[in-house]
Amino acid sequence: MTVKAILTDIEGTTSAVSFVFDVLFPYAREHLPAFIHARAGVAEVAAQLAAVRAESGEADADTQRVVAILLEWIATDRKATSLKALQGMVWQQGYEAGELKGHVYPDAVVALRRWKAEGYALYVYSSGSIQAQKLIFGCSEAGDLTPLFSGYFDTTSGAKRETASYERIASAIGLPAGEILFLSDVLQELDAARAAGMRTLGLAREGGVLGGHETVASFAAIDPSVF
Ligand SMILES: CSCCC(=O)C(=O)COP(=O)(O)O
Ligand SMILES: [Mg+2]
Repeated sequence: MTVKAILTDIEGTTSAVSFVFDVLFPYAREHLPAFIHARAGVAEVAAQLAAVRAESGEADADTQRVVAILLEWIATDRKATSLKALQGMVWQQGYEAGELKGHVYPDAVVALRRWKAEGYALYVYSSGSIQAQKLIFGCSEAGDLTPLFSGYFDTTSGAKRETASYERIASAIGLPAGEILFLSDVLQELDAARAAGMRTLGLAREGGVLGGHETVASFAAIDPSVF
């Protein structure tokens, strides 16, 4: 088999866009302000608040202003690494309290388990922080799926629409890019992965085709051995 590893996106690929936009983002919007005001002095939070000030160009923003910037970024779905790190911390509280359960499509659960058993190495690449990725799969409606994965990548490896990010990930996985199959619902991500030499497969849950990439509506239709 040519493909030895499968790298998957989350939102719109393994998991419903509606879970992210209608459950996770509203949860963060509701709980982030109190979380930050209570922990602004804690080192891991303070580091992310400093990163927000740097990225927004508002070096003197007080905590209240930083919270307002973060809420704007949630509203515009900005994939800022600092926002994603803070969201992951807030979501952890929600998962631990039993208020959140990760959504993973049943067809994705079945396929990921089968591919793992067949010997493929499975990896995740999402704009959500690695902590958030481990939570969605670790506290999923199907139970703890984290034993299936060999590694996780987030925007600390680069933005998902940039070719260099996929080159970095292939290097971190330790395989030639051509032996990695990337799954995503976003055309620009598939284009960037292909430009890095990865195999690509589009997921269009509502049907349709993603540009020049082979596209399926369900993980049930994927056979990694044909790539
Ligand atoms: C890891 S679950 C949270 C998803 C998230 O915050 C996000 O921005 C989704 O990005 P993706 O790259 O998975 O489309
Ligand atoms: Mg996606």
